[in-house]
Amino acid sequence: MSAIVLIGLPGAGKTTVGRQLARRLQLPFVDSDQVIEDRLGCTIRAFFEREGEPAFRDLEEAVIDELTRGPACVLSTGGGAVLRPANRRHLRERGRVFYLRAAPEDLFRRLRHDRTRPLLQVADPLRRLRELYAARDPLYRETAHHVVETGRPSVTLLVHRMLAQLELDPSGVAQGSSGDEAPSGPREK
Ligand SMILES: Nc1ncnc2c1ncn2[C@@H]1O[C@H](COP(=O)(O)OP(=O)(O)OP(=O)(O)O)[C@@H](O)[C@H]1O
Ligand SMILES: O=C(O)C1=C[C@@H](O)[C@@H](O)[C@H](O)C1
Ligand SMILES: [Mg+2]
Repeated sequence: MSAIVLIGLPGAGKTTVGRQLARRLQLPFVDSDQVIEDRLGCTIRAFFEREGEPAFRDLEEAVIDELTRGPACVLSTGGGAVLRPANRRHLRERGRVFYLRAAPEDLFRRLRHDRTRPLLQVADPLRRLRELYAARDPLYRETAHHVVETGRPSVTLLVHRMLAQLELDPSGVAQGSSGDEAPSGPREK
């Protein structure tokens, strides 16, 4: 297994949960958004405004391809990483993918004072989150091996649950059906 991958909408907890999971597994934590910002030398938000979303998605696809071939790590991905079919394929085939699911209302509560998420700098961010959820939830489920409900549990409890899933099936790919197994989307393996 190379990467334990976290996917989900902005605010789902990919960075927060990912850091703690990596500490527990003694693996490096890698955030694809951070890698992109380091390479750009500016924020994703600034790059979005200057170059537009397609240019950002190209860069993101190249970075995800590279990171999923690299050494084992916990990999937190950008909220829109699943939009590209190549990313969905690479993440699912090369990693163990956890979808951190949260309702748009929970995400809104977590992010309402945050000005760093470019897609949420709109007049009605809750509406935007609902649209993003409707469009992306099927793609996250298609990509994930496990769906983790993040609404109520603390970050520590979520990490415990994910560690338990990894212990149940320590191989690279989830098998069979266990409690929070993702419903079957296309399984390319
Ligand atoms: N399970 C949780 N319960 C309550 N708050 C949480 C939970 N997970 C994350 N948070 C809080 O929500 C906010 C967003 O979390 P985080 O930055 O980890 O999300 P993200 O998925 O990495 O978002 P992005 O895709 O924008 O990078 C943070 O303030 C974090 O502390
Ligand atoms: O949801 C999205 O499309 C994005 C989420 C962030 O993590 C960044 O990757 C970027 O701001 C785009
Ligand atoms: Mg993050």
